Amino acid sequence: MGSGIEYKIPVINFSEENLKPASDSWILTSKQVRYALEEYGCFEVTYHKFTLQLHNSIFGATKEFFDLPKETKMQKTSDRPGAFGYVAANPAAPYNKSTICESTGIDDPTTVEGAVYFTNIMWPQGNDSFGETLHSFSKLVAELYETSVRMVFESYGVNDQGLFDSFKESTFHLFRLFKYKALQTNEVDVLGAHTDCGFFSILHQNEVKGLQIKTKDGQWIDVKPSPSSFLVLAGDVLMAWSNDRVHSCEHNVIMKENKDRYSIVLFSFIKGVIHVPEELVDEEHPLRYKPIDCMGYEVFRSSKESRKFACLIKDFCGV
Ligand SMILES: O=C(O)CCC(=O)C(=O)O
Ligand SMILES: [Fe+2]
Repeated sequence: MGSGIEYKIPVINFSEENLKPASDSWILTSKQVRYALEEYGCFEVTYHKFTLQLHNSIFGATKEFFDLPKETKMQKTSDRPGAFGYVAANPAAPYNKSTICESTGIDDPTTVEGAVYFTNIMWPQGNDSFGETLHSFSKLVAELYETSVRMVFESYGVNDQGLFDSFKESTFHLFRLFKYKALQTNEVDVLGAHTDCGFFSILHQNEVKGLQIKTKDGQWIDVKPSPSSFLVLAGDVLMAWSNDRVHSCEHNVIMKENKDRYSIVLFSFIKGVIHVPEELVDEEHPLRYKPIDCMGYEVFRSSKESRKFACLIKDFCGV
């Protein structure tokens, strides 16, 4: 049932002007980021460096990958917990999520080595245009990530450069490419409502609808795909780091359209242990989390069978 409130995910513009550090527009944009995260657990962001050409070429590359034979795609394996390897769709399964969704992890294509490594597994004879597109796109998304983190730190008055630098250095990224095959029947709940583990996930999608997010008062709203914007979602680690000021964003994919949906998601991981900054603890906000072992949390969550769980960060490191 609707609450009568019309929800619209805030759209924030990371323009050249707004990204000038310490300028008034930087401070204002940081406040918008904080407000959006506290109210929605997410925001939509446009970035002046992101072009329609790069949008088209990254989805061209994504399609090129998924069009490879299954045996080739299965070469991408991983022994890490979480979703780092290739997961095939299973057309023989009863018509449900595993019938229509396939995906692959790509470890840190923000580095040339990461992009080349993945490309060479898929195309041993080489595929420069795939590798270059993947690298340029992921570098740009990683910039969005870093800027969003800096804005969150500053908007909460956490200005210790050392803390920010060590946070940055211990972060690594996993990209995941998804293909949701066009529907042949009624709608399918593909992923199950869930939150993501990390600090932020950043998502870009093609024109096919399906992604939904849950608002604070429990309503599910559709995210309208846009070729020029990304969705930045707060994950469980941000919720803990912020001492519950930000709530991780519950989301899901419900396929309704008879068209293939593609999405690309940057997941962020932090090596080691992070703490709720002292600036975020006061009488009104007593400390709610012990030190957060982020990779330990990833393992903890992966050990749970279903993705349809409530946020588990409080079970893992709540005070
Ligand atoms: O494909 C999407 O748009 C969302 C994927 C997702 O939420 C996830 O894998 O955690
Ligand atoms: Fe997710």
